[in-house]
Formats: sequence, C-alpha cells, structure tokens
Amino acid sequence: MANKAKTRKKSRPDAVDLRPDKEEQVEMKTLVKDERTLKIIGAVCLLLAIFLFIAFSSYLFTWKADQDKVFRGGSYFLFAEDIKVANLLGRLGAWVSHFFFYKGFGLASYFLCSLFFVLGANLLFRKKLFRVSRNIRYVLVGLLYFSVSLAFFSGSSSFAWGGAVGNMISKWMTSFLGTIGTAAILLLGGIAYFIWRFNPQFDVPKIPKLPTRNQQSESQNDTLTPPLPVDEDEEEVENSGARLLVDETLASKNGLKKKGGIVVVPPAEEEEMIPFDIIEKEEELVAEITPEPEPEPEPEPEPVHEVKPPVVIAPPVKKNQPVEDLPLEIKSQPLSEESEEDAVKVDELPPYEPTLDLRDYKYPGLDLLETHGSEKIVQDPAELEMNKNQIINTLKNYDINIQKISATVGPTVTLYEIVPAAGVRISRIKNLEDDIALSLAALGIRIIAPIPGKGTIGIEVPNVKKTVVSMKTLLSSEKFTHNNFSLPIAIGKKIDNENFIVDLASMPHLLMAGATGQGKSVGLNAILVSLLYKKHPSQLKFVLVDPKKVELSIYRTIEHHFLAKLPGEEEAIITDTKKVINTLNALCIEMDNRYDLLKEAGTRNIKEYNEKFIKRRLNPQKGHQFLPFIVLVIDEFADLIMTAGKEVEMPIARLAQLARAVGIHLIIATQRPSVNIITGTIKANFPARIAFKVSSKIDSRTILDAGGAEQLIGKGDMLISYNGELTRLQCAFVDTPEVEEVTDFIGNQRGYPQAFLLPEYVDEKDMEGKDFDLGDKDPLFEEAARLIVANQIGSTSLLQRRMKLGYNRAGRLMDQLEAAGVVGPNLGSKAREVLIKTEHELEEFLTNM
Ligand SMILES: Nc1ncnc2c1ncn2[C@@H]1O[C@H](COP(=O)(O)OP(=O)(O)OP(=O)(O)O)[C@@H](O)[C@H]1O
Repeated sequence: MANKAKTRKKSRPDAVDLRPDKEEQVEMKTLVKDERTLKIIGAVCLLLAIFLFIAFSSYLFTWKADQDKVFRGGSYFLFAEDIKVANLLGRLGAWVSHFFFYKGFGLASYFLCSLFFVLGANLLFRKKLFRVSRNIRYVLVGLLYFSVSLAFFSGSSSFAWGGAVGNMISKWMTSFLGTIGTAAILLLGGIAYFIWRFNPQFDVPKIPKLPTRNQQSESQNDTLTPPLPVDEDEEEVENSGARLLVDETLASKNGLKKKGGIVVVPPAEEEEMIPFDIIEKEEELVAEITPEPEPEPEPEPEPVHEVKPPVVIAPPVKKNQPVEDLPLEIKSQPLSEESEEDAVKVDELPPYEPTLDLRDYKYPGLDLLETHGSEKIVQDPAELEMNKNQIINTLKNYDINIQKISATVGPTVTLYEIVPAAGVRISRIKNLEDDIALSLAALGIRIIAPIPGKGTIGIEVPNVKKTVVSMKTLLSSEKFTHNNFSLPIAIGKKIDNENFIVDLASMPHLLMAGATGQGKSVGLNAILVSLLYKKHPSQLKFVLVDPKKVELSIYRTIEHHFLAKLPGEEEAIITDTKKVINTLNALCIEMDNRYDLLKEAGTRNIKEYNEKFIKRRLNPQKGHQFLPFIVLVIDEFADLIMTAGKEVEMPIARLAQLARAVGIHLIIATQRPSVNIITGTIKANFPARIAFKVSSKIDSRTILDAGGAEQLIGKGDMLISYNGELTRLQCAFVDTPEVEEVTDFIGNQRGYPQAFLLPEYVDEKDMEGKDFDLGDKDPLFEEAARLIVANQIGSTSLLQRRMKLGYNRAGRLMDQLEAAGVVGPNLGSKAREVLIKTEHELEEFLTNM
C-alpha cells in the first residue's frame, strides 16, 4: 500500500498552478474526459462506420455512373446542386467512396468501417468490448496487404480494386522484384499470417512398419517398466541426433526401434507425439454494470414503528466477569410504544425491515471503480510452445516421460498439466522439483505433484505478460451479483480464470500473511470493498484495528454507517494496543450477549435468530434486536502479539472458536508469519488462510502448512487454503483512490447518529486497589446484601437487573460485599460464592457491622 499515502497527500498548489489558462486547460480536460462527451463521440463513430459501409457498398454498384461526375465536378462537386449521383448516400457518399476506393485503398477501405465501429462501440458502451490497439494493427496491415494484393492480382481492371495506394506499391514491387517475386512475397505474407494466427498442425503421413515379433513383446514389457539407464549404445544413438520418444506405448505401436528399454526416434518426431492442448475457459458472464446489490426496500406504509438505530447501552464489564454477570440493556427499535398490547398484535404487523434504518441509503455503484489494464488474458502461442518444449526436455533429462501435456493460461501464471507416462513415479517428480525449477530458469515455478483428485502433475510458470484482475470485473460478475452468501467476498481469479468468490461467514475466519509489498493491503481492501458493495449499514459492522495507523484510515469516513467502536471512544479505528485489548474483550462480551439472546430465542445461529426477529417473533422489549454481522479486521497482528502477547491472543482465540454462530468473523493480517506470531492456538482456529509471497519456505509452512508461498511472484499472486484445498489466485486489484471514492460515496450519505457501540469493558486492573472503607459504604449496601443472600447468587447483573443500577455502581457494590465477606472472590465465568447462607445470619451480620 505504498502508493496510498502518496495519493492522499496533495501538495499545496503554488501560484503558478492557479493561472487562469491553466484552469481553462483543466476544464477542457474534464470536459473531454466527461463520460457524456465520450459517449457522444462513440455514437458519432458508430454512425460514421454505418455511413461508410453504406456508401462503399453502394459505390460497388454505382461507381461507373458516378465516377465521371466526381471527376468533372472537381473541388466543387460536393456543392454542385445540379449534379445528380446514383450513390445511396448522395454526393457526399459518392465523393467519400471515390476518395477511399479510387484514391486510397480500393476494396480494402472496408477495414475503415471496422475501425470506426470498434471505437464507437467501446466509447458508447463504456466497456472494452474490442481491443482497439489490436484492431488498429489489423486495419493498418489489412489496408496495406489487401490493397497491394488486389491491385497486383486484378491487373489493369477499370475498377479500382486496390486503389491508388495499392496500385502504386504494387507497381513499385513489380519493378523491384518482378512479377513472380511480387506474387511470391504476397502469397508468403498471406500464408505466414495464417500460420501465425491459427498455428495449423501439418502432419507428415507416417509409413506404418510392421513390427517384428521380438519388438512386439519388448514393447509390451517396456510400457510397464520404468526406463532403464542409458547404456553406451544409447549414448551413441543420442549423440548421433536420435532422441528419446516420450510415449513408449505410442512408439511401439508405430513399430519404432528400441534399445535397452528406451525407444528411439528421429528428433523431429518427438514433440509431435505428445499431444499439447491449450485449455481456454470461457470468461464468466458479466452482469450489468450498475447492479443494485439488494432491492431497495419498499417504504413502510404505516409509521407505527418508527425505526431507530439500535443503541446498545451495555454497562462497563470487568475482565473475566462471568457471562451470567453481564447485564445487557438494549434500547432498540421498539416494537411499538405500548409493547404489551402490541406483542399480541404481532401477527398483523409487516415483517421487520432492518434496512429501513437508513431507508435512503444507496449502494455504491461500479462506476466508482476502475478497470485496470486490458483485462483480457494474453496468450502468446510462442511463449506457450517454448515453455512446453522446455518442460518436456527438462523432464526428459531426468528420464521422466510424458504422455500428454496441456496448458491453462491464467492472469499471472500458466498451468502446464502433465500426464506422466505409465510407470513414472510421481514422488520422483516431486523430489526433482528444485532441479526442474532451476532448469526452467523462471522465478515463481511451482510444481504440484500430483494435482489433487487428478493424478496429473502441474507445473505453474509465470507469464511474461501478466494481467491485472480489476475489482470492478469481479464485482460485476454474475457470481458476485447473484449469490445468497451472507458475507460475499470477491478475492481474485483462479488460474482457469474462474472468479473466486466465497462466503466469509462460512470460512469463518481468515488469516492473511505476506512479506511487505506483496499485496496484503490490496487484498484486505478487496475484501472490505466487496462487503461494502453487498451489505447495508444495518447488516454489517466492522471493527478495524490498525496498529500501523495508515492502512485502514481510509475507512474513517464510513464510521456512522459501517464501523463499530467502544463507548466513549473518539476514533473508531483502533490504533492503540491497550484499546485493542479492551475492544477484543468487548467483542467477547458482545459474543456472550448474543449467545444469551440466541438461547432465549431458541435459535442456533444468527441467521435463524434474525429470521425470527424479522418475522417479529422476538420482543425488542426483552432485549432482542436485529443483529448485524461484525467483521473484525486486524491489519498488523505481529505488532499486537509482540506488545500484548496473551492478552491479545486469548480473546482472539476465544472469538475464533465461538463467534461464528453469532455472526462475528475475524480477518487477521500479518507481515511476519512466524510461529511466535501465528501460534498454534491461533492457527487451529483459522481454517481459511491466505499467503501472499513470503520470504521463506518455513514462513509458507507456518501459514499454509505447505510450501509454495515463497515461490509466488508478488503483486497479488497468492495461495489460499480453504476447505482443505490449496488454490493459487491472482488477487483482485483495487487502488487506494478507488477505495476512497467508495468510502466517500457512502460517507456522504445520511448515516446513524454515531458508530455502532460495542459493550463497555473495564479492565479489572483499573478497578483494583480501590479498598473498601466500611464507613464509606454504599447506601444500597444492605439492600444488595439481602438480595444476594436471598437468591444465593453472587452476580453483578442480578444487582443491576433487580435494583435497576448501572454497571459501575453494581460492580462497586459487589466489591464492597466481597470486602465485607458477604460474597467470595470473582470466579471468572461463574457467579461468586455467597458466604452468608441465611437471611437470619445476614441480619445478625449487618447489625454487628
Ligand atoms: N492484486 C494486485 N494486482 C496488481 N498489483 C498489485 C496487487 N496487489 C498489490 N499490487 C501492487 O503491489 C503494491 C504493494 O501492494 P500492497 O500495498 O498491498 O502491499 P502490502 O503487502 O500491503 O505491503 P505493506 O505490508 O508494506 O503495506 C501495490 O501498490 C500494487 O502496485
């Protein structure tokens, strides 16, 4: 994320910048870049393409009639009203076609229509429907080649087949190369283009030789045995230019000669014998460019249930306080003013609609995002061929024979999938991994032996030209816009170009690691932006922890929509370690509170609970409320663990173990994936893990339990371990200014009065040392003691509920009761022991105090 700080900092304009002509230039620039201007230009280009096409086509039939008139009209032809022409598009059509056909390129002028069409379509639809640069290349070459060829082969026809340009070049070539030379060059040009474009396979017909009986039996034996070492004879054969045939079965079928278990063939035949497929996957369907992720809710007809943002007012809680002790006061979107009565009327009521909290909220549109690069995956046939041959030859050097090889071109790497010949042990290939990588001499080669579930071997080779995967493409894909995931996140593209879009809720937590500058922050942004595109502020809250202080500050603007924080905190994005500890503990309390709510509601998870709440089966007066998902993002985990250790690790482990069902999910990123940072406890609870490029195999093992991440090539190249599978992805790219556009778009809308409040957490240490002076006891001390003894439960929340006290006061009372000896010490998750067993005993105790 090195670029983001730069992008945000804007230097102060100096006086020169403010000159009026400069301003004018800027205005012109914005006008030219304006989407509408570009659309108008696009429409003009399209019309031009149609105009030229009609004029040219008409010219084919009317040129004879019109040519003379154009000549005679000279420069006044266009304005001479008395001249009547036959061209369908009148004098302009006749003149334009005459100009391009006669004076220009002849029939090849049709290429110009295609150029205007491509430009027009791309500009009008604001999409790269066609590659303009490639089209321009084709048009230029086509104009030249066809005009010259047509002029040359049409001889002295009166129709301008090749136009003046074609004629001129063809004449020059004929005088230079002679007629035969020119014809040969032109034919060669055509054939060369055809071969380059379609790479046809020219099979030399083979003369079948009948194998001798000996050869037949040898071949049957050989197909089942691994190749033997080369003996002197074979070396001789090799030195003489003959090479190993990769598929021995095929060889024996063709009756070719073998020596000591090795089949030899003339060199030219070898590569033809191994089938090489290039697997192309259809790009995924792309949905319309501005999807509304979720339908706008119908405005609620009756204002009976004035919906207010949920405000959780939870009193401060002590560390290690038992769950039952945790009181929960929730003032939340009331069912109605008079709840008792309304609870009866529930069935009349329309379903609760959480999004009505902010009914005018608009989801961010795809126009806020950019398309980076060409997007289209480039397949260079020469590169594929070269790598294929190199792989075959390298493996052959290690006596590994291949039956078949196929290539799948991905955005950053190409996967060569190899079917080894019968008898080749996969473990051998695995053991040779480093040597093979060295021989292939490319950075970032990863060998997957075998590809799980396939029995083939994969070799991933980085592409010379890599394709950036834009976030915009993923977010506009069918898979993202139409899914019923609770928390859909678009992470990137697989090697076969399939979009990798998964549900964070089912992951359920994510660990991310990668050396600095390899794409971690971009990855985090991709995940956060995905969620912002799909979720309403009432459905999702983020808790953002950013010890580095710069990475997540972009999200500050959406505080009143999507962020959660501790009560009384100014900043929603947490950068201070002490506050991180409090926040994590507050999240644990939130989790416990949610479990209580789920238990009371008789539901197993947040989905069931919210469904019940929406159907108005749960009474807000009893503390029930619609529960938004909470996603905790920690951008630099290493710093936290180094400074706070167990204090951070324990609540995180607890959340990771338990929080999934109540809709709290964790995303933790770190630059340093070492075992003292990603401890066993953390790792065990994060089944989904992402690794960007790391510096060593050990780091890769720490994060993924497998090597491979050290061989990635950076810039968003990543491995994800999810559902027990390891998948290589190219992470979606979303630049900081794009994220800013999205957060500004959200931040500028009406939001909640404040961030979502987490329950308050008070560290026990802060409460310690406040010794109880009996003379200074709380006026409610006796009443509290009676309540505790009567119930025989030493619980602070009992005091709060029954005596209608705030947390602080109830906590203080409990401390005083402990100091006086009414209750025992804090027992963590359990209620305190009550030391006085009967009311009578208590009364005696109180009188003696
Ligand atoms: N998915 C991607 N596609 C293309 N380029 C990328 C991608 N991800 C990252 N990059 C490039 O790599 C640079 C560094 O990425 P990023 O800031 O995410 O790294 P980082 O691992 O977070 O580094 P740090 O930990 O130092 O912040 C980006 O500025 C961008 O140029």
